[in-house]
Amino acid sequence: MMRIGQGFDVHAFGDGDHIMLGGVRVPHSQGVVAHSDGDVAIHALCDAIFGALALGDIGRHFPPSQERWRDAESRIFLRHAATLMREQGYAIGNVDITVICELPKVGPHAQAMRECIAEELSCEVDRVSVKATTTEKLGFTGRGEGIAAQACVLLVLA
Ligand SMILES: Nc1ccn([C@@H]2O[C@H](COP(=O)(O)O)[C@@H](O)[C@H]2O)c(=O)n1
Ligand SMILES: C[C@@]1(CO)OP(=O)(O)OP(=O)(O)OC[C@H]1O
Repeated sequence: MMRIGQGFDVHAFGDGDHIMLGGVRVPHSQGVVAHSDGDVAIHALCDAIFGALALGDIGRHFPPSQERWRDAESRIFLRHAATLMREQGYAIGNVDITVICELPKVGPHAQAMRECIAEELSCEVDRVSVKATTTEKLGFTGRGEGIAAQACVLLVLA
């Protein structure tokens, strides 16, 4: 049997000089406003995995009300999602992530993001896709107010 999941996340830009994307530090003229490190790609992917397993969402597993997750590295959220996936007898079929922002340019960092995500999921890099798009200057991403990501995952029996 296979299970499919999708996730979506948004964070506003704020003070700072970099953002975390797919576990990779990406230089930018701003940071993001978040309880954790605000990695939208990983948050969307965690929600996709939790969704595929019907285990709720990232806020249920890592409540923003808990101080222990302040400034947390989102990689640890993904590591936990992968552990739950394995406990239920599943492995990654494939992952497809789209990051939505005008800037920063994601393309130059996509390979490093794929490698980081594959490492946390214990899967081959060619099972992980990272893409990016602008919204042609439209909407909150178009105005440079924030960044969004969506993720799809297919889980297969291990
Ligand atoms: N933050 C981004 C946005 C886009 N890209 C790359 O540019 C291509 C064209 O984007 P459009 O929104 O104009 O279609 C897109 O396919 C990505 O390859 C990017 O790297 N980072
Ligand atoms: C990741 C968590 C951790 O407390 O907080 P944020 O970094 O604010 O990110 P969000 O995408 O709002 O997900 C909710 C939380 O689980």
